[in-house]
Amino acid sequence: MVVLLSSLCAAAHSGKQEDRKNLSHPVHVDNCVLVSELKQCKKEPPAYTHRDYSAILYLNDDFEGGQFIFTELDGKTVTAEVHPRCGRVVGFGAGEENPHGVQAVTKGQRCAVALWFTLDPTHEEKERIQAQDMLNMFSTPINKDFSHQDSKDSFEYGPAHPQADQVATDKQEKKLDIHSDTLAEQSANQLKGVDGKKTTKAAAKGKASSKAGQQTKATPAAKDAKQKVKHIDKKGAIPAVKKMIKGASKKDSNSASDNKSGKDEL
Ligand SMILES: O=C(O)CCC(=O)C(=O)O
Ligand SMILES: [Fe+2]
Repeated sequence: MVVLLSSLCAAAHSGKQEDRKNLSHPVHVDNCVLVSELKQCKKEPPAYTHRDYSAILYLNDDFEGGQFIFTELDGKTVTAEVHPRCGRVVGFGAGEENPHGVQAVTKGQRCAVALWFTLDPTHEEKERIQAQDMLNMFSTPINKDFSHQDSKDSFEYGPAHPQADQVATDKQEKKLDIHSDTLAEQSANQLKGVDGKKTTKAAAKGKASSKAGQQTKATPAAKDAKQKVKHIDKKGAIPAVKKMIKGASKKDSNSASDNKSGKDEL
């Protein structure tokens, strides 16, 4: 199961709040396009149709308003309400059984991390390619060389010992899906042929490694540094990438993406 995530903060709008009836995040469904007038949800693009489960982790509670609500498919009839608390998690199926939204934040700033889980195996490979792209995009010549040489391990919870391979493979199931939308698109394109057909995993891997092979050669200084880099615990690649992503996606997001036009799934 792959995890896709997005962090979001919504601040109170300035001005008179008492009259504010609008939602901080309109009622939507996470994996289909809600047409509330028809009480239907269309599981087709631009929705993130691959999402199977959703979870929201609340990061603070020093704000007013911002209740999380579940509704009927009409998008109006509220069936349940969750008051965000720091550390509280709400989890639910990502489908049409769970239209939901966020009521207006009337004071302060409300922050949460949205997590989506997919059972779609194509995302395993897609996320790996995205991660490699991200490493390539942000890497310095030194760790570029590192990512080239160790491209297989660079974005995995790499085993310290070969016999730990199986354990690592199991751990990969839990790897973070860094689903930056721009990169998601790029990776999707990498996985699809020009005609939109999906390539095989092997083909995708070939593409990824040939891409890695196009990287510039390391300078002698970089090679020297590589010796040091070799001693770095490869797990370090994960926090480093997270940091990079954080920097790269410093956009304030008032609403998380229920479809690809509101792109902010990481
Ligand atoms: O912030 C929340 O409580 C819900 C966010 C949400 O539904 C989403 O990001 O899809
Ligand atoms: Fe949602």
